[in-house]
Amino acid sequence: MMEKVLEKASSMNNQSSNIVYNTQQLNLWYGNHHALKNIDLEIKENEVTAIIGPSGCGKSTYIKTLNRMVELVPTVKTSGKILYRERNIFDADYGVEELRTKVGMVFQKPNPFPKSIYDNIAYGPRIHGIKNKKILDEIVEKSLRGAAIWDEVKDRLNTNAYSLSGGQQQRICIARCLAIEPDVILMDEPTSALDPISTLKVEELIQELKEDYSIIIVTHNMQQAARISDKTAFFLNGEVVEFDNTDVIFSTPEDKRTEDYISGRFG
Ligand SMILES: Nc1ncnc2c1ncn2[C@@H]1O[C@H](COP(=O)(O)OP(=O)(O)OP(=O)(O)O)[C@@H](O)[C@H]1O
Repeated sequence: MMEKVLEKASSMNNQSSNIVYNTQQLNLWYGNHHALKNIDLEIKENEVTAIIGPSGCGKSTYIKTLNRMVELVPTVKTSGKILYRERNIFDADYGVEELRTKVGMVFQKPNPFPKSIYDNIAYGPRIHGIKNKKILDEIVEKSLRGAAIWDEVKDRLNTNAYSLSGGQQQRICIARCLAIEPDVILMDEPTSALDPISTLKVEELIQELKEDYSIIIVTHNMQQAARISDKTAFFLNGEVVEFDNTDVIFSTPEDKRTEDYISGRFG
């Protein structure tokens, strides 16, 4: 009997702890422009969550709020809460550096540093004080393997990352992100600058990475959202119109606006 009670308590604990981000009544303004309106979203761990919606609806703003990068814009004001692992990231004593070691980001255009492949990956760990060559070698290999690019670059780790193709550069950026052992990976249209074969490789990689990480991806490509995500949030004019399992959003959405968008009637 006691065992059953403990089992139930443990499963309830797991239920709350598998929520990575809990966004509650989030509003964001750029000056007078109200860009995010009353956003409520729960992001679960080891899932891929896709953010879709027409241009200018607030997708990038939302994911840049999750790592507080949006604060780099001086006119930004926010209200509401974003709980990351149950702590409000807007709390005065919440260290943004601490958040950024847990939450990595991959951008639309691959942005490796103008350094060797090795130094790109070792950059974050070195900043965190790791100097031992053997440990750095291990991190570099593990991260490049994790980003499914080790075999392509293992014989030229000292060449400049700029010498790689766009698709390879993007996987280097993903490896750079993995090297800091994040909990969450934010991706802002990570394949929009890539050719179809590189896109497929990155999509396959995202599917593998969700075993170990929680991934939030902004995409314009609805087929991509349907292929790779578990949950999809449809944004429109700064609001979340609908958030559900991806198969529901793409087969039987509740809101007429979601249906119109996914069937290509606007956007
Ligand atoms: N730095 C900024 N200063 C002022 N307004 C901004 C800023 N960045 C974004 N906006 C405005 O906020 C709104 C949301 O922009 P955001 O980039 O989040 O949209 P999006 O859905 O990601 O668009 P896209 O799909 O075109 O990238 C838009 O109206 C945009 O013009």
